Amino acid sequence: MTRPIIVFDLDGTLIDTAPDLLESLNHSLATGPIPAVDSAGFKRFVGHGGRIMIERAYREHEVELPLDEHDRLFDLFIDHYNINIPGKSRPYPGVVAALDRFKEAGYLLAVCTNKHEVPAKALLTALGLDKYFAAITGQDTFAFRKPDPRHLTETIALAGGDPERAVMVGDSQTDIDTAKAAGIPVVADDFGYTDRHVREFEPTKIISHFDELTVDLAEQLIAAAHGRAAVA
Ligand SMILES: O=C(O)COP(=O)(O)O
Ligand SMILES: [Mg+2]
Repeated sequence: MTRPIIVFDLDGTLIDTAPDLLESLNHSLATGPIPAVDSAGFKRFVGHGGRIMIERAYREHEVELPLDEHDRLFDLFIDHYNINIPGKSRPYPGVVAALDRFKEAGYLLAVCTNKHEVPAKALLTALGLDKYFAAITGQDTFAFRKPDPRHLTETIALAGGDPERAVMVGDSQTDIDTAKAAGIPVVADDFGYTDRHVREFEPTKIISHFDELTVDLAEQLIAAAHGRAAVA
């Protein structure tokens, strides 16, 4: 039988990247007319990658953003971000132990992020975590990205997993909508990047620490999603 798989979002789920994303965003915005973004603004703008973060900041100030200017700002953002990897970004408490437990239990592990694939892989490599994952996909890996459910299902396929034996873990409405559209149970962490509480998006389960993400929980969620009793 195919091994079960657990798929993680990256920013705000496995890794606390906010200080670096915010610094790179403000490095870029400082060259244009709108003011710097604070951490509350960051939580409103993040979730769909750097380009959308810049676009949302401009929209909030009702300042027009022509395509060439958008390109220029994004290049500044991404260059600054890439050069500084891993910066201050670190895994959340309990992440490494959780990855070890799922690996030991025979799970495949994967990452499905709306970061671009290159910085996502570079960040995980810099933190020594890339070795855990059978697939790491970003917003530019396929022709679609979260919340399109195919970003998740194609990540599972790339990792050699089965969507019927899969769980997603994420921090945002984007992740929850993606997993639901794919018919995959979704665990939401409540310490990530969203300006509304994750409970409003009705994930299958909410955790406040990675210690709560047990193999038993994943088994139960997979079994419940497909109308079977969990094997004890
Ligand atoms: O960088 C973003 O905007 C979102 O990244 P994530 O999908 O890993 O949360
Ligand atoms: Mg996230």
